[in-house]
Amino acid sequence: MRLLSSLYYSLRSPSSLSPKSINRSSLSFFHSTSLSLFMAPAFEDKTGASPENFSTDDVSHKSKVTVVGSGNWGSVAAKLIASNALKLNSFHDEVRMWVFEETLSSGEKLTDVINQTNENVKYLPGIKLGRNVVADPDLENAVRDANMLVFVTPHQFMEGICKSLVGKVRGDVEAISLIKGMEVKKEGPCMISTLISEQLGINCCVLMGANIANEIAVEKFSEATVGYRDNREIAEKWVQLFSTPYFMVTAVQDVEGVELCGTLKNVVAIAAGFVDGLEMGNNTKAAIMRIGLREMRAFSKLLFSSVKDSTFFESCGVADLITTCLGGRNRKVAEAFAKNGGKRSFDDLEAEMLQGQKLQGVSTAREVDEVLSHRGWLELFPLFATVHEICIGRLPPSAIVEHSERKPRLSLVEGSAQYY
Ligand SMILES: NC(=O)c1ccc[n+]([C@@H]2O[C@H](COP(=O)([O-])OP(=O)(O)OC[C@H]3O[C@@H](n4cnc5c(N)ncnc54)[C@H](O)[C@@H]3O)[C@@H](O)[C@H]2O)c1
Ligand SMILES: O=P(O)(O)OC[C@H](O)CO
Repeated sequence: MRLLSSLYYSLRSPSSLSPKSINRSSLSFFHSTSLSLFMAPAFEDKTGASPENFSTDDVSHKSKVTVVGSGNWGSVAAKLIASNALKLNSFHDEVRMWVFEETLSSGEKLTDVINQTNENVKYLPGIKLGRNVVADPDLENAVRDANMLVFVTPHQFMEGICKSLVGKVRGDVEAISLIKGMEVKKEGPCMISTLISEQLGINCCVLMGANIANEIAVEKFSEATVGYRDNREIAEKWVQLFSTPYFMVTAVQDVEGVELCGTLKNVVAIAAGFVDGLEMGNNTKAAIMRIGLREMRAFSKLLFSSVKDSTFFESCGVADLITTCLGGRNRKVAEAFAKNGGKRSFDDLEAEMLQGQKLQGVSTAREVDEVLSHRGWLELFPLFATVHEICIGRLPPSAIVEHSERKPRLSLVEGSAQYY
């Protein structure tokens, strides 16, 4: 990990690059589109702060963070944030985490168990979250004092959560969404960060990346990308809040690009799972990933011409696609679906295999398909369309290869779709 960290610094930090060893064009390659914002927490370490003595007094000037969500990734996000909140002066020690309350098989409430054991025994067993994490089942209470809100729930619950938060959050609150997914409304597709911004009237950045939560929970090295619209200072603050030596965060000015990467890779992961279930091999899986990446970029650029190509080379792009297609939950459940010849539904398999955790890829495939049908783009996106058809049982899993490459290829010239 130390090697990776120094490599990261040498790539990201202009001061560590010798002018003799690197030319101007390669420098601009690293710095033209992405902003290196990793900040060593040592700059503003709290003296004497530790889980044993974290305080809640004299904090009026400090940012107070609430994590809305406490699933697998939500719990890891709370752990990352809690460790930095204890170290950094500009943050209040306590990190509140809203828990969608449930009763465990032991008869205890999940929130009580988290607060007693400091572990989310259902969604992240075996990992201490940090004693400054306070689980709270009351959504309104959890967000009341926060001026930094981290949204991290399965995307299908966000519309209801936003509705119940209208008028309940502080006027000066900043938000970030870690949620990979989108909604489709009558007016068209709506990214989750837009839903949050529009319903609550607040600014919302995004954080996406190659981030399998269980690996970050045990502090294995990974990277992430913050997407921001126009306020670089806020992006810096989010980067600071999440960055640790094992979690390297970079910010890019491309909210839609970052969020669409995180959202669409889940559809490709379902396709990769079908390939695995049918034992088609690595070359086929690589082909599906390449076609999927091409469709991700084309779809993103058709929806938002501002989306940058460079975003697809950040952690949120190709890196997330790779990790998801190798080790994610969408891949795993889609593999089981294909092994069963499509005879057991995704809902069944999800409930059995994930025990409360939620897949995003199947519903995202449906949402993407709605957009494609509505806009007359189905022919342009054979892989996305085929994944949806297989998920709903209209095509067999084997169609993933037969159908994904049978139609005209799509190329993008200056943001518009063209055949080649
Ligand atoms: N788990 C990962 O490795 C990972 C990594 C990066 C991003 N993400 C993304 O983060 C988001 C959240 O994923 P996660 O892994 O934290 O969650 P998860 O899959 O573990 O989902 C379970 C969560 O949903 C909650 N829930 C169930 N019913 C609910 C309801 N009706 N209303 C509100 N909440 C309800 C549960 O209490 C639990 O907290 C998703 O968009 C996912 O794609 C996940
Ligand atoms: O387990 P998945 O398929 O939901 O993917 C998890 C993360 O999004 C990987 O970055």
